[in-house]
Amino acid sequence: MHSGLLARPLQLAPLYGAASPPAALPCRRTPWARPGLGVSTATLRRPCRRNPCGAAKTERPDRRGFRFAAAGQLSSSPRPQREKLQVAASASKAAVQLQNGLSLQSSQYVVPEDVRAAGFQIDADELTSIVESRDTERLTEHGQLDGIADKLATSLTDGISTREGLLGQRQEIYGVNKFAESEPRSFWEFVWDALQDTTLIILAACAFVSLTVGIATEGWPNGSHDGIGIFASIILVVSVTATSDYQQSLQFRDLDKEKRKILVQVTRDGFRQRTLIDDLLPGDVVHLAVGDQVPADGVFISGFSLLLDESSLTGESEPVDVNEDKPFLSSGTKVLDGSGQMLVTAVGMRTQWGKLMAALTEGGNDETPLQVKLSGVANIIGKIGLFFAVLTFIVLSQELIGQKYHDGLLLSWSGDDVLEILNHFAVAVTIVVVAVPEGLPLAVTLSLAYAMEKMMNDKALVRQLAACETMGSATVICSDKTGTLTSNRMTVVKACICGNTLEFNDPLSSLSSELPEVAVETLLESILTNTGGEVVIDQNGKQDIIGTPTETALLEFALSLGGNYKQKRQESKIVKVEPFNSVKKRMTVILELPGGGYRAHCKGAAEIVLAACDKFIDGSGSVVPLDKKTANLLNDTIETFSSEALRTLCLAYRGLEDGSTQEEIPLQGYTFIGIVGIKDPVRLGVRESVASCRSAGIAVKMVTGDNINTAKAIARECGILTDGGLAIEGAEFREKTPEELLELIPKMQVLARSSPLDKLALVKYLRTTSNEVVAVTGDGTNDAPALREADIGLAMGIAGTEWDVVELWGVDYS
Ligand SMILES: Nc1ncnc2c1ncn2[C@@H]1O[C@H](COP(=O)(O)OP(=O)(O)OP(=O)(O)O)[C@@H](O)[C@H]1O
Ligand SMILES: [Ca+2]
Repeated sequence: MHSGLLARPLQLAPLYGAASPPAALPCRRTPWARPGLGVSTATLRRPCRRNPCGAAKTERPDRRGFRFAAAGQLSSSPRPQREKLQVAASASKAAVQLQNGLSLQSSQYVVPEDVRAAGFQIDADELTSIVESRDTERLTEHGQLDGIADKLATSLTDGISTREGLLGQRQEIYGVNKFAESEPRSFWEFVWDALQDTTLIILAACAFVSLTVGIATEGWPNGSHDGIGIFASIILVVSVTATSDYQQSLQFRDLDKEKRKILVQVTRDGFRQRTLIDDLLPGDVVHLAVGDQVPADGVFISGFSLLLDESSLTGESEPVDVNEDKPFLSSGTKVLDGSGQMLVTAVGMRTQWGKLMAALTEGGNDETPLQVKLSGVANIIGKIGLFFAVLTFIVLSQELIGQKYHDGLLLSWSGDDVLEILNHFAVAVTIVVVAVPEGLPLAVTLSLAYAMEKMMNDKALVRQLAACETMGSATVICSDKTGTLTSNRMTVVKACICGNTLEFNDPLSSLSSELPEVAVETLLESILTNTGGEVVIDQNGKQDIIGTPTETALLEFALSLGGNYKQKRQESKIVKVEPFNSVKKRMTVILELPGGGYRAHCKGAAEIVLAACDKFIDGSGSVVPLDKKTANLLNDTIETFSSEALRTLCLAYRGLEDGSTQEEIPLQGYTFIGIVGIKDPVRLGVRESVASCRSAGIAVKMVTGDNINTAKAIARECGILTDGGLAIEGAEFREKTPEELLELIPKMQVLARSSPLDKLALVKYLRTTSNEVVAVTGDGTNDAPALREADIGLAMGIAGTEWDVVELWGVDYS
């Protein structure tokens, strides 16, 4: 699995002085015209999220304007973009409602002929408007979810059929999941943009004056040298700027294609599989999990505690529940919690998000902070130059004018007089030309572009020039563990079941024969039912495991013990699921037992789940009370596993009288099944990277949700935890007073068992109280708040989400 490192630039307040109140500049310079990046610029300023599909709407960048911005005017305002988006959203909603009000009742809905001919019973417009207007009544008129599925010629269990020709037909009727791409801009458009620079216009005027005066006074060709010289420098600046902008635009186009290679999980032909987001079609059954972006508009099929963040569309920051009663999902929103399946009803430009993208053009505003600063300096120098030029002109001309005034000839000018004045003017122009440091911001652009290209060669995609710059000034890196420092390829290497610790080297030992049958049976039931992953058989008949690396490791373990996923899932009836999330750090399911009654299976952070156990399965397979001694032994085992840098999970179960009515599945009275230790090897080169960060004066801290011992072991292996460094847990961190934090944070190298909010608090603290420039790496799901708060957010392995400045395959901090 490749892990992308996506960075997002940000707030540079600590670096570049306190952010001033948003002030609109008349026009800002766009260093790179960036086709296809339309949405992300806004995203980078935080408020609106980028959709997963990377809207490919291109807009013209702002005209190159007067580059010299006063330093006080530098802060960029995220607001207008956000407001525009929301206004567009509500306008689009209102339009749909109006349309619905005016249109015929849908009971009179007539299927268009071409749709019927292609084998469907509902057309794209109807589907779009049902979801967009969230019209449950019309959904009912179409026969609810099942009706829609039928009309879309799909099955809610098996998905669409990919038999020859069928996909093409579907595509023809409903469109593709892509956004309209605009024409690439030509080189000459970039030249034109470059010419709009006020400085250049002033220079051109000067060149013109100088040329006229020169030729008039000194004749051709002697008098033309200065003018031609200035023109030549203008041409140089324009061609360099235009060429580099043009090249960047081409690069960004490629990059955008790369970014759209997002895989989503769908069921087609009865097989769960991964498909490119571009290939999604109405009728597809899509599986959603925490952290996913909804890839198209659709209707909820099934799921557990599915919670969406719709702020990118509506601006409402309050998360929205999605369930049978509120079954509509819009593309561009994000799954905050839970898991589920949706039936795709609209794709691409027909989705609400697609329409918004089409309606919006964004004012590009991506001068990098250094450029802004330099522009400010250039501005001041330019103004001083202008002042002295005027002064010189006055001083030079006052003698002549004074003389004429004295002679009373102020209104009669000879050719010589005019020439003299023009000559003085030429001198003044020369001063302006010399004083205006036109090349200064250009030099920055070029050097950043060079840095960007170098990073590209290191397999890093820098989406925002400013990121290069900010990265260079980072003073602290807060790194998560999994996927950043480790390779995110997990395998179960140790387990403790029935009090026996077992080690697995490659061919898994004959574990099942050593242990009592009941224990193995329960273990298998636990892993195979209580999982966010899935074992699927692909079209070639091969077994494939889908899910997060932790889930995959567990399922692999169960399969190697002889578990039969399909059979187990058919036998057991799951009535309730509490999906895993980083706050609870556990996952629970409730099964309805064939003989009546219910059983809950819980797995999660080892010490937390073990603390909920009061019984355990002993060596003979019988359930006995968990005495102090055994509990201590098990705790020791957890400690041993985690000190070996293993991610430790504990599995447990309990009987329940009633499974479905309980709001929260209780966290006590469990029977301990076992502990597993999952290995996730440290990436190659991480130690060296950490060392080079350190020698560059950058502090590296590990912030993880994992067990403190596991965290410590890995931090030591990476060179993050050193002698005298501190490692503490989130619970302890939360209790600290500001004074204690002041002492603690500089020494703290590892923050373990942290919740997303702890990560956020740490980053906030570092940025505000300690005045550090903070880079955060994370996976964008549980690390999202911290990533957002950071000066630079480097998000791992989530191509196409909102942190898109850098995308690395293989991490290298140096
Ligand atoms: N699918 C899962 N089901 C149950 N428990 C899990 C699952 N995945 C992880 N855990 C538990 O939760 C802990 C990790 O929590 P969390 O996801 O908050 O960590 P994280 O911050 O993403 O960690 P890292 O820094 O390693 O990426 C693990 O130590 C493990 O005990
Ligand atoms: Ca993580």
